[in-house]
Amino acid sequence: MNDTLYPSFGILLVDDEPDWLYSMSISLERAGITNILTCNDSRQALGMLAENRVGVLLLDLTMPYLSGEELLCRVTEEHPEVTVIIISGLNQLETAVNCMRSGAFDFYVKTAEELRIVSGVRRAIHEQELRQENREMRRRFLNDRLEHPEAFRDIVTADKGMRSIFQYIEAIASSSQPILVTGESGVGKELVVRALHRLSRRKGELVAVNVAGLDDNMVSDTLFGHVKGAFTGAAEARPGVIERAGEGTLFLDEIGDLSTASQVKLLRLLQEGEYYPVGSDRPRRMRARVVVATHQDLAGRQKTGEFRKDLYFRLRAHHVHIPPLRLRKDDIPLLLDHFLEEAAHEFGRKKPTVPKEMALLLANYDFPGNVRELKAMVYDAVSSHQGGVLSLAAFTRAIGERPDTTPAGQEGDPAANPFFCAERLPGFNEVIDLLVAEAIRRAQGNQSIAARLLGVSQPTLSKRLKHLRT
Ligand SMILES: Nc1ncnc2c1ncn2[C@@H]1O[C@H](COP(=O)(O)OP(=O)(O)OP(=O)(O)O)[C@@H](O)[C@H]1O
Repeated sequence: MNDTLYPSFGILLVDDEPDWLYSMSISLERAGITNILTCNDSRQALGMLAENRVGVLLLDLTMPYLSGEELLCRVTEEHPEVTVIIISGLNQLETAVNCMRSGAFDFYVKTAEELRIVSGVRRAIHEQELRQENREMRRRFLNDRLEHPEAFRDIVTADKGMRSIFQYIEAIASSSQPILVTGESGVGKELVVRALHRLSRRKGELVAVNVAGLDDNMVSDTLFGHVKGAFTGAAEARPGVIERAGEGTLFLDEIGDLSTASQVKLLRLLQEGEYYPVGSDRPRRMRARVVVATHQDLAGRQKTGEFRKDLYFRLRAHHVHIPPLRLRKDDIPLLLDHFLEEAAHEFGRKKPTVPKEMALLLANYDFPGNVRELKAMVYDAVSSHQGGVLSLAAFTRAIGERPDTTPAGQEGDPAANPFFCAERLPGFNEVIDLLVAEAIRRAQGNQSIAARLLGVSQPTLSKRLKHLRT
């Protein structure tokens, strides 16, 4: 990615009128679109396309030598990856419509306000970035390899789904579009955002803000900053996080908690790419890329009207969803080992060995607090550990202390009520025997773990087992 020019591909303007090329270039630059090439001789346009990495082409219809329509045919044939916007005269609307049929992305009348054309170019850039990312993704999935595995060094995983997520992240890392990262609390969303920022190779910093609990005024002040005297107590001007992030990444965490008024402000910021510091009437341009994260179900919240639909769709152009730990159980032993090493190092102790039942115990637990919960358990156990084999007790205690966080099932949901479809209700003892047998199976015959799974003492289970065997 080019560090100073935006977007990473060129915007080529082709018109025989140098005045129009000049004024359009200025308007685009003012809007932050700086990677511009101009051409006032239609005969040179194809050569420029061949020599430069052009993503969007603005093509005037009326030109000497080659008309815009003729050029469009050549471009769609020779450079089908380029997004073309037609600029037509008022009397050429029919031709412009024909051009749309031949593959142009959009058309504008030349006399239209330049700002409208600028908005059209922004949309074309967006479309082109998505297309490039799709191509990139296909290439990566076919290759099935990570180009920068070192960017994910902090994320311990052997899960196939996580690997696909890494490939997706590599493909979208250099895009300027917003990214939505979702997943339950503690799954590692922040780690993923850090990897994204590293991969983007953006010049600026990663600046993170947790927006939960900020009221609308605080959101404005935090994001946009203020000028001196903007409000009582604003003795000095203070830059907002957008400015601090520069050309880097602005990470807004807990976005699902943003108030409705602040949602409107964020939407405007993403659409216009501009903002006003509190107390100022001079707009500033945002250069950072926005990444947001939430553990909430944003799709559900936009359906119930708690989260703006337009903002939701704007944010989820790129969506990374991290699965909960209970759906990637193969990661548990790896994470256990990783945190044991880390904790032992932190407490200045030798890394303890773990009893063989540990893997089984953890594999049968749902981890509602995900990786964060596992990490806390390990740190807790290592902190009170005296040497040798790590005690299982610290883990069983933590697991036993967890309140039941299983979401209440819907009425009639077979997953919530296993007897829902059964014609005959099994007898009480029958159910207990089935439960005991299943717990023993999951615990691979280990009675102490099976007792834990059932929430009963080992003697109680043992008594029941005797009953089962007789
Ligand atoms: N795959 C992983 N490998 C190593 N450490 C991990 C992994 N996933 C999470 N962690 C660790 O677990 C803790 C929680 O991770 P993180 O803060 O990224 O979660 P989160 O999804 O952002 O949580 P929240 O929604 O509560 O903000 C951190 O200490 C992080 O380093």
